[in-house]
Amino acid sequence: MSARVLAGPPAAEALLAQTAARAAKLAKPPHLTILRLGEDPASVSYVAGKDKKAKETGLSSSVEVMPDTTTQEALLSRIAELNADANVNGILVQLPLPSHIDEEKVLSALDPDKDVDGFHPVNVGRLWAGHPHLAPCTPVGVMSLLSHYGYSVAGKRAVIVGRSRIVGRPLAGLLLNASATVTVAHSRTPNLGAVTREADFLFVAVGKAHLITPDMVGAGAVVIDVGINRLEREGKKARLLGDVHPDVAEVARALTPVPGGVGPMTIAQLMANTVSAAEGQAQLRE
Ligand SMILES: Nc1nc2c(c(=O)[nH]1)N[C@@H](CN(C=O)c1ccc(C(=O)N[C@@H](CCC(=O)O)C(=O)O)cc1)CN2
Repeated sequence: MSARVLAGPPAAEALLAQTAARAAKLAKPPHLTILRLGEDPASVSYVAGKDKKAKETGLSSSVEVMPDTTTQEALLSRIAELNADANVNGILVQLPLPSHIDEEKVLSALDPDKDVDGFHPVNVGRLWAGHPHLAPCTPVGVMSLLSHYGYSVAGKRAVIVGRSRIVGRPLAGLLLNASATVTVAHSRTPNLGAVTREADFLFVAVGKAHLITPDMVGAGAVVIDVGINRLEREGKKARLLGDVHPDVAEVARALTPVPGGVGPMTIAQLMANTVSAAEGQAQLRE
């Protein structure tokens, strides 16, 4: 038997339609400013996708490109200006940043109420206190994808492989808030297969192509593959591989594809977060 395919695009379209309707109720279109440093090809492509999707959803957006030699001081000073600009509702700094920049300092400099990525310590605290306002786009997108396909994690065993700021850690908080029993495994976890086989819901976000093989998955598990690994091929377009081996479809109940699974949810959720930021700011003004 082959697993049900949990495709991202229909779930992303549904979320974008709801988001466009919320945006249309605001006094003016919410504005998102995206800061990109340097020309990393993946970042160029993700930022262009975010800008395009914002406009298609009835939001206003702008992209500011700074050279990869930009000093931390200059970046912080631009963030301070955007924090103070009442016309800007959401600010996003595309990651990764060049190695001379302290990511922690930069993310902590954002106004938490404009931090549409949900990486500021105040937003991390809100999530772990059980009342998130702006939470990271990929894990919130994962939760929306599950709910789009009718899955509830309440009372279920959820195993996350990976403890990154962008996915693993915030996903653990969201799953706990949704009443799952959560285990976070990582590179130092011994006998990973014994841990992952226990999962009713298995989430994998480590950036290692095909790390999870069929013997590591319990029969009937729902498997969410958050990995995007680029396999460069001479003279051809790079092939994208997930962290989960495709043969896992033979044991799992449901599986997200790569590409076309979680990826589109990240961008759709960013639009929803931008609208949430604008709604929150409007409430503060009332
Ligand atoms: N500030 C942030 N930086 C980064 C984030 C983030 O959430 N905030 N996440 C990732 C990259 N990312 C968005 O920025 C992202 C990754 C993947 C996709 C996506 O749609 N993937 C497609 C495949 C696209 C391709 O061909 O490469 C898919 O999986 O189907 C969207 C956004 C790191 N940086």
